[in-house]
Amino acid sequence: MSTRELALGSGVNASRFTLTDTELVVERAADKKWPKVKTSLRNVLWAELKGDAFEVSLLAKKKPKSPLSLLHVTGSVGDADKESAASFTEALMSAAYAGLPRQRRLKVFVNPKSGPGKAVAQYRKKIEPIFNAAKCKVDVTFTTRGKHAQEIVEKLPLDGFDAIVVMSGDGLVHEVINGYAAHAEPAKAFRIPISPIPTGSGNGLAINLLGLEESKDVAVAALNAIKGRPMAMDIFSMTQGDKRYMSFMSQALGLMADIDLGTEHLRFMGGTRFVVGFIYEVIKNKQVSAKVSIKIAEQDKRKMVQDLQAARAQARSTIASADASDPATLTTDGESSTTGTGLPELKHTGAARVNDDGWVTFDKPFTFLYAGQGPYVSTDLMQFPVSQPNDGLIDVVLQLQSDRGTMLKAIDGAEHGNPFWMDAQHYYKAHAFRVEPHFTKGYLSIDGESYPVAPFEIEVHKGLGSLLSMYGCFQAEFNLPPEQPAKK
Ligand SMILES: Nc1ncnc2c1ncn2[C@@H]1O[C@H](COP(=O)(O)OP(=O)(O)OP(=O)(O)O)[C@@H](O)[C@H]1O
Repeated sequence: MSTRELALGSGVNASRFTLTDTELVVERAADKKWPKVKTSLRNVLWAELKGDAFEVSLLAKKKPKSPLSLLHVTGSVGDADKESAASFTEALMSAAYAGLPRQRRLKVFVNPKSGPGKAVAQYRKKIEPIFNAAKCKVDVTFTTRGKHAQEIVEKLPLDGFDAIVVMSGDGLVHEVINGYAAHAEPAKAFRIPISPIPTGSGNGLAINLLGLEESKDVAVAALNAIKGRPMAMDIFSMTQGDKRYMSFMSQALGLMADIDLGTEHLRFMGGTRFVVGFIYEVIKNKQVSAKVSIKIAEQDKRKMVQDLQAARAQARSTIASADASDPATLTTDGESSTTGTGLPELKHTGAARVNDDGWVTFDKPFTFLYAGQGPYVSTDLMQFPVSQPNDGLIDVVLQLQSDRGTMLKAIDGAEHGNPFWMDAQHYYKAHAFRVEPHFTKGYLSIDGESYPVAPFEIEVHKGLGSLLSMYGCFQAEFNLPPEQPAKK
């Protein structure tokens, strides 16, 4: 391990900076409350020497469970130390931004009405100072109405921004990707990565990118916008009649859609409304009827877990080598980056194709159909534990009727993905699927937004979209269950 040191001042004004391969340690005699700050190089936002003033801006945690705090540490450099301070500053900046571009140009959307309505205050107090410390070039819009962000994205000058930051819930991300789709150069627009800052009532995307615990700290999400790497994400086309929409997260019909969209009146309960809604719906035990056709790629649950683990190992090694590479070559992109500027054509549309090889049709009532990507759909439900961001497949769950006791048991461990193993939960990796509901009253939820209950088809566009991620894969722990002793 290599170590470099910079010692400034003396007596009560003394400060010492130690740079290792992984950390920066700052010791400050004058700061009685926090005399020794230790933080990973990822958390270093900027370092500079201006005249005789040396300054480092960083994020650090006071205690392991504290949120990240923004610190500006300054020191005065005497003439004799200028050269060593300059070379230390350079080494620190190179290490802090290894393989990453500096000073990203960010288009930021803040939805003042998202979640409990604190997004603007949080932006001003926590996020803006972090972006300023990292010297990002920020263009912020506080949305004033639905579709405001979408309209701006449709006309966005694509060469002007390195990422779009969405400070809201999943609904505003849905707007951004539909804005990309309506852009004059949609494929190029989709290459601009999205980085969410969770302030909504449903923040599945941020949880999946940052991790369940980490996503509770908005500073971590701000850091992701500064230090995350582009990670390709599959995008889903939803065709309904002659209309085409884009979805990045989920499509639900039956119980799960009813919980999501039919519990608005329980909004005062916060996240608990989904659990209350679930129990209520299970007691009703309603079934919905639809013809569902799925173009299946995989249906062996154990194989899905093994494939996930292999993909995560691969992502970790890609990120490790990206740390050592040049920013220009940096990407964990998918295939669609090379497919010109238009949106890909649909391949599977049309009922005539349904009987093609690989399509399987179900025509029995079911409790819910829930399809999507990203393990967590909310803090208490890991619905798609084996989901991968860029496998060109969508995870489709068809929950067949099972007794109320089994359904209620599914609540237990839902945040760890346990329902995945339920026999009544038919889980498929699919290239596409289509649904013809035999009813019109009820809810169809696309990324948590309400759409008319009418026939629709979903097709996957591998790697068409892009997210920023510090890990190169979704953040959720899911493993094979321990071996059960063989039954006699
Ligand atoms: N200023 C505004 N006033 C009202 N609605 C807005 C405003 N800005 C954006 N919106 C809309 O608010 C919705 C917010 O959805 P999002 O999921 O991002 O946040 P949320 O708080 O989780 O939402 P919800 O409570 O509906 O789940 C988006 O559909 C967006 O169109």
